[in-house]
This record gives sequence, C-alpha cells and structure tokens, in this order.
Amino acid sequence: MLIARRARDVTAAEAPLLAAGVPLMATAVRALGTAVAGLLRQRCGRVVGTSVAVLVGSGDNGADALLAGAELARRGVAVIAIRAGSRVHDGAARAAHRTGITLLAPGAAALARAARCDVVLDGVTGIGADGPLRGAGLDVVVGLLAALEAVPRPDRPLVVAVDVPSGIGVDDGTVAGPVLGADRTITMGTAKPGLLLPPAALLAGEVDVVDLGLDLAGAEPAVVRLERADVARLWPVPGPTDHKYTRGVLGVVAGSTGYPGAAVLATSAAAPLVGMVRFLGPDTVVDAVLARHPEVVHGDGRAQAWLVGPGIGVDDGERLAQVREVLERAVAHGLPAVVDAGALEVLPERVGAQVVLTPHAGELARLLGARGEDVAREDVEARPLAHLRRAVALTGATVLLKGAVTLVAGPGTAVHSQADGTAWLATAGAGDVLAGVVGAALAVRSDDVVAEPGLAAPLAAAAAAVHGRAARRASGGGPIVAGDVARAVAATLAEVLRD
Ligand SMILES: NC(=O)C1=CN([C@@H]2O[C@H](COP(=O)(O)OP(=O)(O)OC[C@H]3O[C@@H](n4cnc5c(N)ncnc54)[C@H](O)[C@@H]3O)[C@@H](O)[C@H]2O)[C@@H](O)CC1
Ligand SMILES: [K+]
Repeated sequence: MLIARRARDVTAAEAPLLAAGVPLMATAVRALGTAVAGLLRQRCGRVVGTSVAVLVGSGDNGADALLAGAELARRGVAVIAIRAGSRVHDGAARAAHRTGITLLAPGAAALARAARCDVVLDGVTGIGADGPLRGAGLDVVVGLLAALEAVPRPDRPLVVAVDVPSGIGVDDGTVAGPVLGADRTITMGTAKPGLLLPPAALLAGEVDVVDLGLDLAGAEPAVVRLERADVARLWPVPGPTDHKYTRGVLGVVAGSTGYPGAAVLATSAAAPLVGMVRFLGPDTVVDAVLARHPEVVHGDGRAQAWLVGPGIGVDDGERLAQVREVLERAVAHGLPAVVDAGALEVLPERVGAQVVLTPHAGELARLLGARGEDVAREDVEARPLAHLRRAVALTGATVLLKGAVTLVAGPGTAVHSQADGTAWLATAGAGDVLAGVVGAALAVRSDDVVAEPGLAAPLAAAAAAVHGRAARRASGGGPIVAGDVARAVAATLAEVLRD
C-alpha cells in the first residue's frame, strides 16, 4: 500500500534522524542521481554527453536537486543550474562549483537552454513551501513553461520533480498557481498527499518513494493507495463448500429505453465476480441483458447487495420509484448498496457507510446542491477531496468520486486514491462498468460490510483498482470501448489474485 503523510509528519520523523547525524540528504541525492541517470539512459541510450537543467530553489529541496546535478556532472552529463530562489544552499553551491557547474540567473536565455535539455530537475520547493509559487521560483516556472511552448513536444525534456512538483498543495492536492508538470516524482521518505490527490496528482507523473528509514508509525495516513496485493487481500476467493448464494447475489436496477446499454455493461462486469446477478428493469432492457447474459436472473428477490442507477435518467419517474423502493429496503436491512447516476436523485436523506455513492464531479456538485450547498462542477474539480468529505458528512454514505484519479472515503475512513487506469478509459459506459465492479465487491463481502460498514470504502477502492487495471489490460496502449473493459474484468481479477 502506498501511504501518504502530511508535510509536518515527515518533518517530525526526519528530526530525530538528523539529530543523530543520519545523512538523509545524501540518500535523497543518490536516489535522484540514479533515477535521472536511468531516465537519460532510457531516453538517449547513454548518460555521458546528455544534458540536464536543474532549477535550484533556496531550501533543501533546491540543495537536493543541485547536489544530484553535481553527481550527474561527475558522470559526464552537461548540467546547467538556474537560480529559482533568493539564495542557494552553501554546501550544494560548493559541490556544484567543484564539478564546473555555474549557477545561471533565471533569464530568458537560460530558460530557453533548459527547455532543450534532456531532463529538467525541478528543485524549486518541496515540503517547506507555503502556498503557490512566488518570487524567483514563480518567475522560473512561468518562464520555463513559456520556453517549452517553443520546443516541439517530442523534443521537450523529461521533467523530474524533487519530492513534489514545486508549487502544488503538498497536503491537499490543490493547484493554486503555475506548476511544471512532471513525468516522474522522486519523493523522499514517504508519499505526500498532494502526489495522490487530484488535481496536483495529475502533475506528478509516476511516483517513486525513496526509503529514508523514517519512523512514520505514529503518523496518521493522510491518503492511501491500494496496490495489487492489497486488492488481493480484500477480494475473497470461493472455497469448495461455496455455492452461488454464499458467494453473493447482486441485485441490479438499471437501464432505460434511452440507455439500455448501461444495464448490459454493469451486469457484464459484475456477473463473473459474484454468485448470481438478479436484474430489475424495463422489459426491453431485460431482453438486452439476458441476450448477453443468460445466467442473469430476472425478477425481485433476496440479494446480498444492490446496485441501482446505471442508465437511469434523473427524470425517469417510474424507474426511480423502483429504485427508491429497493434502496429503502436495502437501507432498512443494513445491506450494502451502490447508488449510481440517476439513482443519486432519490438517495434517502441519511444512509450508512455501507451505501456507496459513485458520482463524477458534476453529479457530486448536483448532490451537494440538492443539500443546500452552492457548488459547481469546477469547484469539485479544484478541491475534490474537500467536496467529497462534505458529501460524506451530509449523507453518511461512502463516496467514490470518479475521475482520472478516483477518490473514496466514508465516515471516519482513510481517504483512498486509485489511479490504475489509462486515459483511454475516458469513454461512454466506463462508469457503468465501474458501478458493476463496486456492486460485486460489496456483494461478495456483504456479511463483512454489514458487520463493519467502514469496509465499504476499501472495497470500493479495490473495485476501482480492478476497473482501472481491466481498462489497461483491454487497452494495451490503444483505444477501447467500455464493453472491452467489462470483458477484461474477470481475467484482470484472476491476475490480481495470482501470487
Ligand atoms: N529535512 C531533511 O532532512 C530532508 C529534506 N529533504 C528535502 O528538503 C525539502 C524540504 O526543505 P526545506 O524545509 O528547506 O524547504 P523547501 O526547500 O521545500 O522550501 C523552502 C524554501 O523555499 C522558499 N519558499 C517557501 N515557500 C515558497 C513559495 N511559495 N514560493 C517560492 N519559494 C518558497 C523558502 O524561502 C525556503 O527557502 C524536502 O521537500 C526534500 O526535498 C530531503 O533531502 C530529505 C531529507
Ligand atoms: K520540487
């Protein structure tokens, strides 16, 4: 599991090691040098004779970056260093000087040179920053972003962020000013919340954590990300005495004459993962679902979890009445349920954590608006975690906010952040497939969720992970439709469960 801790917790954990003389900075610099050399080798086929530009802020983040630059210079890389702060760390400046690196003033000429290097190392600010970039750091980032515009995309340098992309909200993932988006972030000691929380997470690229030996046991995880083994631990494997009812029955209310496909997609994703899917919907939709999945059972009855809403419009009165009835029954029995799309309109005022809402940013804004909050989609996109938390507080539900990075939290649970998919997953019907997988995850562990409703959050995050991985598997780097993702779900779970 990738665990992000807040800046103050990292600083506190560093203090005793620094007091004991542990050379944390040397470890950070070595890791940076190795990572950049690896990228140079990948990009240019060699290290010697390549070029790196280092943006040097005035704190230890800049010192790390400049010392890594000095190490790369010793390995035959042509390094330029650009001042991006009011001062430069003495020891780092001396080391740079010894390797022949000159610190350049942040003028247009220096930034134009940086824009043509093979790698840019962003060491403007790290966890010591307060607020968005200002002063020389801001000028350098704005100037470099402009200089990069003049370089054809394939020729632009790879950007490596030291600890965090400078200027992001380290603890809250906000992006309140210009930030140089990174291809890779080499982060020290532990992940930081801003590397996992959108919108900042989208500027961090691939995140590598450098082990500094920090004791973070006492620091509360701010954000967590499930990895393959975590998903495998959460997902039950049937035993020899299991039968279809013990494996979990998922009841689904989905689809409309306008959107019959949503029901097909949700059931396609869920059917292989559960003991049985029961389906309720308009006759034409039932026919479409059964044509694709003869194993689906049509009609009401007992279920261990319910999924309501895919393909149901906010003005589909008849279907919403059915959703309301099913949802009230599920809530009364404390059963887990997934409430998606149009069904969010008929969510009871308060529910428990075993109910998982699956809005996208627009739907979350609407949900909050219906509860008296003045929120637009853009507000949710700018501060997704804050709005997700608000929705949890107002409804009592577990909320899964869909996006390129999917966030999940319930009342009192850790915040989960999953980014397992691919940009090709931004396609119609992907949300219906996700709803099916979340429904399945709740159905197969229904008894556990009834006993411990807080489990709904990690299970929903695990479902998001399976969904994202299925998309990547189906895509293989190319275009996909949602049906491809649904068809890849079963094999993806098999792969996740394989040791
Ligand atoms: N403390 C340690 O032992 C270690 C620290 N490390 C590095 O040190 C960093 C923390 O170093 P610092 O505490 O010196 O802080 P930073 O280097 O993150 O930033 C503080 C400096 O940036 C300036 N600054 C603050 N806010 C700014 C803003 N909004 N815009 C522009 N400039 C701003 C300040 O004037 C100060 O000089 C970590 O992020 C990490 O990269 C690593 O070497 C690991 C070990
Ligand atoms: K940085």
